[in-house]
Amino acid sequence: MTVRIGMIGPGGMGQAHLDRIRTVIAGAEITGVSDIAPDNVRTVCEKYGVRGFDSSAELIASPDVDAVMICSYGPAHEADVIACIEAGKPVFCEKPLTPDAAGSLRIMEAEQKAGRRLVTVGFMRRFDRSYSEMKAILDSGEVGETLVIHNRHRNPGVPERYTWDMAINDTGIHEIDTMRWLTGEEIVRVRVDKPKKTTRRFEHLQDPLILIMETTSGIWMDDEIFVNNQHSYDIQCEAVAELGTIRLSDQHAVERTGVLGRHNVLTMDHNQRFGGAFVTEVQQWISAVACGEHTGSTSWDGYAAACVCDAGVRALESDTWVPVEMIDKPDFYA
Ligand SMILES: NC(=O)c1ccc[n+]([C@@H]2O[C@H](COP(=O)([O-])OP(=O)(O)OC[C@H]3O[C@@H](n4cnc5c(N)ncnc54)[C@H](O)[C@@H]3O)[C@@H](O)[C@H]2O)c1
Ligand SMILES: O[C@H]1[C@H](O)[C@@H](O)[C@H](O)[C@@H](O)[C@H]1O
Repeated sequence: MTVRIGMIGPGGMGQAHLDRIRTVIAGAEITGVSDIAPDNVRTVCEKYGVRGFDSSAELIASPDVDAVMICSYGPAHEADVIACIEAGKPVFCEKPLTPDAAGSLRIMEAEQKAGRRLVTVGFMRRFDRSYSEMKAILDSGEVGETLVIHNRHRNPGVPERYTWDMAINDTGIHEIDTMRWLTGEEIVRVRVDKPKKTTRRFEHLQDPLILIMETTSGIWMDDEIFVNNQHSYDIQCEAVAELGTIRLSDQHAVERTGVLGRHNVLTMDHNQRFGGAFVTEVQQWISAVACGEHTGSTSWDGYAAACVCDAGVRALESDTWVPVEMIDKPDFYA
């Protein structure tokens, strides 16, 4: 079966997914797109030779769309995810599922009412080879208990529409999800430390900031989030365990030696750094949809990450630890 995809919000991320579906992903085709910006719909339809829908409602209802990918801004996700659930169509939603926990809770309620898992959240780092190897080593027990994890999440820059809370609920959410997945534990409290700010930022941003998180068993984790470093998309992770330290290695396998010395090339964005992970993530989702199955991160994962984000945003406005408030996990997501 070829899965016919409708995409909502084909901007930077969406078009990168469209390119993957067109070139390397098997078993899917793009039926059409919709976007709040009509100019973008025209441009994308011309570029990809697909149909343009006037609204997300029209796209979701179309009999020519089997499954939906949502790549619009975080605050716009909830309404369209719920519409997909109500239409009984599998939906892949880019992170964050919703920027706050209340929205994700409403999604979980709608999904449980529908009686089957329809939502997959785009937490692509779970599909990255180096993170997966790290997880396999930690899970094997060879290095004993994990005690501390250090993270670095650096971007060359962000657009002006990037609001102050996005450092947590759009950027830090990657580490929040990855840390839950890597440790198999929930995050119970968070704090935000606020170092000296770079001058090369929009005035409304605390940049960089350090998000500190603690898990149920007491694993202590930090995340330096610096979204205007001016040079590269630089993702680092180091887990300190009782009998060893496991660290993501350099991003590029190739090292170049020349008159300027020995160096490797840094990645500039998420597509370069996590290109392989995106392909695996989307391919697994398409293959599962074709068999009527669910795969990948669930609405619960989106919700749990959003609960930590809510606490993180509150911590950003204060100077203290903020507890993470979360409902018990429904059996539906066990
Ligand atoms: N996994 C990753 O590493 C990663 C990387 C980049 C972006 N993202 C996520 O992808 C999503 C899109 O980010 P982007 O960088 O592509 O942004 P973008 O601005 O390039 O594209 C977003 C598109 O959505 C459209 N849009 C906005 N609101 C809409 C609405 N209500 N209905 C329909 N269309 C709407 C915009 O017009 C735009 O075309 C975000 O959720 C972001 O967090 C994930
Ligand atoms: O939406 C993007 C995306 O998730 C990137 O992977 C992250 O590095 C950026 O900080 C974020 O704004």
